[in-house]
Amino acid sequence: MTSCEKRAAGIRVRNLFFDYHLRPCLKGVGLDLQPGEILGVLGPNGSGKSTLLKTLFGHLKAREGEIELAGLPLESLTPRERARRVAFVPQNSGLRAPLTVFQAVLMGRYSRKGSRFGGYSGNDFRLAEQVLRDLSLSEFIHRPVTELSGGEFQKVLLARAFVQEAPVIFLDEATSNLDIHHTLEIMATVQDKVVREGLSVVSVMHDLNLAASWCDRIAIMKEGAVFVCGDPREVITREIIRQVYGVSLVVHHDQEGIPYVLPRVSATREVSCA
Ligand SMILES: Nc1ncnc2c1ncn2[C@@H]1O[C@H](COP(=O)(O)OP(=O)(O)OP(=O)(O)O)[C@@H](O)[C@H]1O
Repeated sequence: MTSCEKRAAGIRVRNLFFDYHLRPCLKGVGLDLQPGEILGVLGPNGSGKSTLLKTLFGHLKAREGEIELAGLPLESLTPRERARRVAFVPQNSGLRAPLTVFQAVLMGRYSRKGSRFGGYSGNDFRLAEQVLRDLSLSEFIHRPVTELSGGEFQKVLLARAFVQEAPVIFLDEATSNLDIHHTLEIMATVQDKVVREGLSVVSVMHDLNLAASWCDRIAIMKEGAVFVCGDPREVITREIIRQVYGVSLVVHHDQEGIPYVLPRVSATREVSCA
């Protein structure tokens, strides 16, 4: 059992296995997540991070294992019940229909509508406007989503997740298309919501430094399993990075003890020569 499996939580995952066409991809993953916590999921390309999120969300069906969202088994929830509990910001969304930004964001309120066939309420409209303001997207409100840059579109997907008002949010590389200003803006907005509203966030990401400064805990995956999970100070170490990524990096610490790495191109050669 890793330190990500110790607590009862908003999400509880045990012994999760998933195969693509009989090829094992997730091999016994276990995780817990508390309300008010940001869990970073890191690991090399192809280690199973996106597959894990898709399985936790129910897009993919696990071969074996248990997934509980807010104390209820995932398989017992209807799509509408699930959407009230968890919002998913995917890496690549198929949402390229000719909708305006406002219409796309409003779609996040679908699971909250009084009736499936009824219209949106005044509260739905107000909330969508508020979230667009919070994410500095008001100027795009009438623009078709098909005419947005990659980064602008990624912020719209995040806005859609926020208006869903789900207590759990999954982010799959949600800031990968954003410049450093917008990346930090998004992270601060998410962190603020986590603290004020007690959300649980699982965020797949690659940047070790951003993860170390933003996440309460980090799970590093390797070959379909959680290799290590814990406080960023315990997890971002030279030895773990070498074992998981096969590069030799020096790990520094800032005044608060938060680790950071300075990538060097020669780092791969140092490991293969070692
Ligand atoms: N639809 C699919 N069919 C078959 N194999 C797949 C499929 N999607 C992913 N895989 C394989 O499963 C493994 C895990 O993929 P996954 O996308 O979960 O990795 P990841 O850790 O998110 O990678 P990255 O960091 O590159 O986004 C990879 O070997 C990948 O090739």
